[in-house]
Amino acid sequence: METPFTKQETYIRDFDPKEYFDTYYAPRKGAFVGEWTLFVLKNLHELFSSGEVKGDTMIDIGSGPTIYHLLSACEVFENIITSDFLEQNREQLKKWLRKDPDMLDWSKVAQMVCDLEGNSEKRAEKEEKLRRAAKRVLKCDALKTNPFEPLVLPKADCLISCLCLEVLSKDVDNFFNVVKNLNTLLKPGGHIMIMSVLGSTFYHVGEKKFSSLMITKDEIERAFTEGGYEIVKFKLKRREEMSTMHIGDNEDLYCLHARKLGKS
Ligand SMILES: C[S@@+](CC[C@H](N)C(=O)[O-])C[C@H]1O[C@@H](n2cnc3c(N)ncnc32)[C@H](O)[C@@H]1O
Repeated sequence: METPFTKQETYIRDFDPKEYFDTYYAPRKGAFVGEWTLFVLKNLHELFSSGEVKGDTMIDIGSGPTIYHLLSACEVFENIITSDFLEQNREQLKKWLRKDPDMLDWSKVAQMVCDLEGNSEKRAEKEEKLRRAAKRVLKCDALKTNPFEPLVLPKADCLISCLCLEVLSKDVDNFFNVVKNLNTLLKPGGHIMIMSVLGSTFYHVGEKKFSSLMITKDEIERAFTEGGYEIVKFKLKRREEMSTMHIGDNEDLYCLHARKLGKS
């Protein structure tokens, strides 16, 4: 049966950050601990160690309560802005930043990133480096023309967003608009990395079910070319981990790297 579009009121009421972590990222039992996490970390390690992306500021859109995808970026950016629509997610991020006893434990993922970087002994330093870089946790609504309204942020060198655009877009037109909204946050020539899934209609957070937009690779590429970007790379990976289909029904994983048109 089709999952009805999940409204913002439902997110506010039903999205529990700890349940989300337990469902997807908790060591050994999270549905994303293997394939998804490795896909994201390897792609981001490749990009951020290449020297291709430079600057001071990176914004993460729809961070949720997570930081796994920022651990490579903090080697490049001294100023990382995390953001989410939900206060409960922003609060959980702040707990990690101030090392609250109730914070989520990202140490296993931090270790994986250090291993990729050939710095296996430096896990604690890596976490501290990200804490120093992640200076702000902001409210964001990517459906708004200015997602950070009423704030007007200085334009960023890079944007990143994981597993977010498909869950907040009600339809393909909406997805196109969101991609345009994000463009306004970037400097000309700035980079955007979108990592997410295709062929997904729902995902679970504990017992609660949330909708996801079915969108094709062609439609995503069109959203970016029509939204004022040049596509640098679109990487697709077939899903191999099938035992967790009842938690989320996506088919493929993708990683899109694009640049805002115009001279940097
Ligand atoms: C599936 S979670 C992804 C979280 C995290 N980025 C990750 O990779 O695990 C989707 C996130 O999008 C956020 N979200 C939903 N609607 C949003 C909106 N309109 N603007 C910004 N974020 C939104 C949710 O609060 C949630 O944290």
